[in-house]
Amino acid sequence: MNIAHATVRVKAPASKSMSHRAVIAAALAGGRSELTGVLDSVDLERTMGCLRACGAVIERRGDVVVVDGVAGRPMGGKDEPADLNVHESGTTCRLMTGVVAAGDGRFRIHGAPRMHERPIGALASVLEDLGAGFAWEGKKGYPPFVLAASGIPGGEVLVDAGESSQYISGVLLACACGRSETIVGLGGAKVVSWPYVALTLQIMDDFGVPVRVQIAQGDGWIDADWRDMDEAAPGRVRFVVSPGSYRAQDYDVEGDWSNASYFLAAGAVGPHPVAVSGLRMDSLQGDRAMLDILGFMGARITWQADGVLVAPPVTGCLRGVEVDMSSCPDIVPTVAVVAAQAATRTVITGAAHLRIKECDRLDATATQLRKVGARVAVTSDGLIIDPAAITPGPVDFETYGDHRIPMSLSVLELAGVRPTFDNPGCVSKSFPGFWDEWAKVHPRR
Ligand SMILES: O=C(O)C1=C[C@@H](OP(=O)(O)O)[C@@H](O)[C@H](O)C1
Ligand SMILES: C=C(OP(=O)(O)O)C(=O)O
Repeated sequence: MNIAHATVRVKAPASKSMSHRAVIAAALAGGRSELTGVLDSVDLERTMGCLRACGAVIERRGDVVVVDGVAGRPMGGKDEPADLNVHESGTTCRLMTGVVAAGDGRFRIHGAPRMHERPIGALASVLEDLGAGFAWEGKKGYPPFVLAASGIPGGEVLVDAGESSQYISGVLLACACGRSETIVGLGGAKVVSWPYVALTLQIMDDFGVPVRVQIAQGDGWIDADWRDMDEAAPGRVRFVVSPGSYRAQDYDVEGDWSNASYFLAAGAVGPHPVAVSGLRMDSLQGDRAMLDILGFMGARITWQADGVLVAPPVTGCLRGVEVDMSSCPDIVPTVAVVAAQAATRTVITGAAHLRIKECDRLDATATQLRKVGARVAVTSDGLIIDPAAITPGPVDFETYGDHRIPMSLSVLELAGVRPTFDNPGCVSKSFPGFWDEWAKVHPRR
């Protein structure tokens, strides 16, 4: 095969996580920031809408998002709370809950029905320790709720991030606007999705409010470089957040490794190699792990001047992999779909937190994959996928309204499956242009 001729070329969309963080940091700054490369998707619209409800002025002018910030003081309502509709975006919900706790007044946070089933109690209890008041409208510990804030005094708190790293991110973003130093320790039994905390630390550093990260040594703590940390254990890591001012500036958002995963996967299963541009090789995004996982499975990976090229194994045969995906939950469905086409068993662990995403992604992925003959077992914290022949031909898939389900299942088209989805538009949560881009990999006939 002549790789140069057969290669499909696509560009990764902007990073959802970094886009959320960049608009939040710019909105917390005093003065004007001009942001380029910000993802244009439903979730980002929600974050911008919530920030506007707190007093920031945000305008999209072509490719630039112009933000005039609130100088560290999100403004709530006095009688009527400011209305923050987070829709289906967990990142918006958890990060904005932290952010408004640094503000003044009352804020009502609510979303789509599924968002009201995604917990936030562990974050709320930390913010209560920092002076915020929560009035739960439905189930305690879940949106919708009204938060009453009068700024963050500083102090010492413990965050349990066993179900979501977004709790840590929300607290860190807020504490930089506090009146004095806050020491944020890690409680609970484990920390999931750690690399997303690194993305928060990166944005805070980039916007002039660096956080000191310390690790336990003997009876004390020593400074550590969070860029070198792959994970964090409760009791062993803490954050020292000094009061500061987010700096208004121009900023360019990097590409998205999570949404690149479908194209990287397509390159691995073949027949065409796929080149994805617009990604940072040195990115701190945990979903960069997709490359390592595909590499273990036998795919050929080459960095080129303008991106990364993934080609199927020389043998044409992918092997299964045993992988703890606690740090990269969003690519579990993608890995599962590739694994269903591998010649040996795949065991995915560390992914219990997939049950509280836009849907229960462990059950959803297994149920949909079984429709094409895949052998998938759901475990307490992951999936086991055994080799089986994929049945080609037409299949009706359910999306559960969850963008990652149809995007990952599309990779089955390369095995001859002809899918239809009940709600293909749900990709607009993070990747409105997905179907056009996907047509370059697998043109609709
Ligand atoms: O902070 C973020 O940008 C995100 C953190 C992750 O969530 P959890 O920390 O809840 O696993 C991830 O799944 C989500 O898509 C984005
Ligand atoms: C889980 C996701 O996002 P969020 O938590 O922001 O809803 C996701 O994009 O896969």
